[in-house]
Amino acid sequence: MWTSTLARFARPALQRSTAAVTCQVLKACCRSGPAAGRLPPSLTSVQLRGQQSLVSASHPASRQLVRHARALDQERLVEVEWEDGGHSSYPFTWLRDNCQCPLCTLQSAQARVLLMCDLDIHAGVDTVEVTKDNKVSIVWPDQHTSVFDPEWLKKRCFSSAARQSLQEELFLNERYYWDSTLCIPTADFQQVLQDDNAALAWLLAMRRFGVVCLKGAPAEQGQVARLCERIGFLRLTFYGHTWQVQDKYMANNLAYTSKKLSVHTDYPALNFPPGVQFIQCLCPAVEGGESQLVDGFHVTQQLQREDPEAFQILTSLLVNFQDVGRDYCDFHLLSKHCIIDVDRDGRVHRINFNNATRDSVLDLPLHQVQPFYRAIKAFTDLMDRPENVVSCRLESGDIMTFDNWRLLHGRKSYISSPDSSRHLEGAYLDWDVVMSRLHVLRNSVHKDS
Ligand SMILES: C[N+](C)(C)CCCC(=O)O
Ligand SMILES: O=C(O)CCC(=O)C(=O)O
Ligand SMILES: [Fe+2]
Ligand SMILES: [Zn+2]
Repeated sequence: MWTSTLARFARPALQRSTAAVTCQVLKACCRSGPAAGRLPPSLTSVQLRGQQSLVSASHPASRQLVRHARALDQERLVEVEWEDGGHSSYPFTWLRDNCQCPLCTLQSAQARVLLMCDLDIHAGVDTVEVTKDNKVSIVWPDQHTSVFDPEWLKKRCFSSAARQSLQEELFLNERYYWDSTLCIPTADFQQVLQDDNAALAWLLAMRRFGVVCLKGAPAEQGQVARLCERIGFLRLTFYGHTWQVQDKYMANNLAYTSKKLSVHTDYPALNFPPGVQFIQCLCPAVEGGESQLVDGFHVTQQLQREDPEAFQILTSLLVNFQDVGRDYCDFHLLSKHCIIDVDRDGRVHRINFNNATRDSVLDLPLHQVQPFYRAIKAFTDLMDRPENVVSCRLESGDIMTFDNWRLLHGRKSYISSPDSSRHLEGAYLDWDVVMSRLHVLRNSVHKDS
């Protein structure tokens, strides 16, 4: 299952030449345990090849040469013929709107100065020519001149293939789905902090696989905050800047007990749940407390196939969540989510599910209540299937970094003991901040290469 799904996503990538960036940094760590022997022999290398391709998926723009450019006045398009024989067409209006000259663009902010009220969306062009330094120059009827760089234009080509590949390069929405045979990718904590290549590889793998385990961090408080600073800044919530997972007296959250946590995403009680979670093991339990991880996107894909009615219910009915208590300050949160959020193309975008904070307030007509429970059960049964669950025991210092919109995580109950009490420290980030760092790193790594 895992290999076939991987192959579907990795096809073009596996053929590309590899960037050295990833392989040195990410080690596939094969978990031990009863299922380890069932790992396909090639899994580790397949996975690593996949990871290498992640970086080469976004190589810097190569030099483009324009052979010819002309205006098609009827169609109101400028047609560019490239040296390799290909063509691209650009609408007059788009070209005028995106003039890069200092009057139209504030270069220091890469922001548009030109106002909509000053944009004539019916303007024609006077002349189009290729300059001596191979740029496309357009003179507009009011004699304003725009000069476009060929690489800049090529990247913004309107063909469906070009748009698709640019959108993937920008948003990295392709994911490698996995099941219990996943070897959780690992990276070295110190390297990620010090080396931009290592940090980039880490973030790319977190995006594609949903999880990376960082090894080698000191097992002391403050490390997840350092890691957040490496990216930008953490997401403050009612549980504080960072939060301590321990068995607490009068716990304000089920996580702060020694009880079992069924697999969940964190914080659906927020209407905008945190995109990324870091959780470090400072002291493992003497007995119990093992972690479970499930690829929510893989499981929802299975649900859609095996139980389309349950999928339909979970992608359409709104469920209330609540969280009441006191921590960083007192709080009383209320939210509503579909347990499975899909985007406008029907692709799963986010899972919102924590059974502990699902509200007893259920805003459904009577006849939908039982079908709703049947659907949740179908979903949780699938997630609990051994072939979908990766189990691991966090060691002292380990930091799990994962996509909280995609992965579900849980833990077994554990025995609290007074002399050595289990202690984890966690922090949240928003995907916007993580993706921003990823783009900055990608640009700086490419500049140096
Ligand atoms: C770990 N903690 C307490 C910050 C959040 C637990 C997740 C949740 O309540 O949804
Ligand atoms: O205790 C654990 O291993 C996980 C805790 C957790 O899921 C949480 O704090 O939200
Ligand atoms: Fe959690
Ligand atoms: Zn201009």
